[in-house]
Amino acid sequence: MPSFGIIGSKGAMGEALHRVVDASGHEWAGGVDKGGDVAGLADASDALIDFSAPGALQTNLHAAVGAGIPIVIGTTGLEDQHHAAIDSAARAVPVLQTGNTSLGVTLLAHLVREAAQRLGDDWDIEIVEMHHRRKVDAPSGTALLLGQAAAQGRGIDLAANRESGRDGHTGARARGVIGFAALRGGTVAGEHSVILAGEEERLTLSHSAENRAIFARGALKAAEWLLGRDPGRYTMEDVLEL
Ligand SMILES: NC(=O)C1=CN([C@@H]2O[C@H](COP(=O)(O)OP(=O)(O)OC[C@H]3O[C@@H](n4cnc5c(N)ncnc54)[C@H](OP(=O)(O)O)[C@@H]3O)[C@@H](O)[C@H]2O)C=CC1
Ligand SMILES: O=C(O)C1=N[C@H](C(=O)O)C[C@H](O)C1
Repeated sequence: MPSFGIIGSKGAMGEALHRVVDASGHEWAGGVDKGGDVAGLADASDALIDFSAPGALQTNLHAAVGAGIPIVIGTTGLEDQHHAAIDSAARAVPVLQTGNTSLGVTLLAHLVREAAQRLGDDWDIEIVEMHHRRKVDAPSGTALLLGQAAAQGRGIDLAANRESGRDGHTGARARGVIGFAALRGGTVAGEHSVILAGEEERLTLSHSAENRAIFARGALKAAEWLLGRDPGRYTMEDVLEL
């Protein structure tokens, strides 16, 4: 049975992973949090699962490459330099990075790509998400993943067509942009809606996370899937063969 190391092991996702692994009969190599020995954990693990913070990413990738093992990155709030570091590590080991490890959101992204492709850019795309009050990044990694899927469907670059956090006299909505709105409060595990608004009709594609166990199960499945793969950068759509 392979054993996995968790980075961010005492956080909300770390705890969810512990519960899922205990129930599944898998083994833990151990876990680390801020200031922990990630390289030591990597040496004792068959793969790493990272749900921590963007500031930890470089150290985590370095540990996976040093030990020659795969890594699943679920941490969100990543910026361009983080994605460049992931691309670089993926030349040496298998890396899967995703804003959402759940089956439902992975399928949702697939559907959003198709809807955006089939409906012209006179259908405005807006992405609304809500999360618990502790969340520190916005838009959520999932919202960005869904925006990326919509942009791929439309054949446009998300960064050049993204509009977030409207406030004040914003002017009319520009044709073709993808809008993002983030709500925060309470203990919401994760709500995402992609609204395609056309002339006198609206299509809404939504996902509700009822429990973090869905992310933990997906992360575990991804880590297992990465074992024995060639170095490269993979997605949950690869794991689920969508
Ligand atoms: N991709 C997905 O499907 C999902 C992604 N996430 C993402 O996962 C991340 C964690 O979420 P959540 O568990 O709710 O957050 P928490 O704040 O509950 O937990 C974060 C954990 O990471 C640890 N940590 C912080 N900095 C470092 C570091 N430099 N090195 C090692 N560990 C560190 C913290 O330790 P300490 O307390 O000591 O600072 C804490 O234990 C977020 O980015 C979130 O958006 C969450 C759910 C699903
Ligand atoms: O921070 C969270 O909790 C979550 N983060 C991920 C995100 O940013 O989309 C995934 C999930 O929605 C929960």
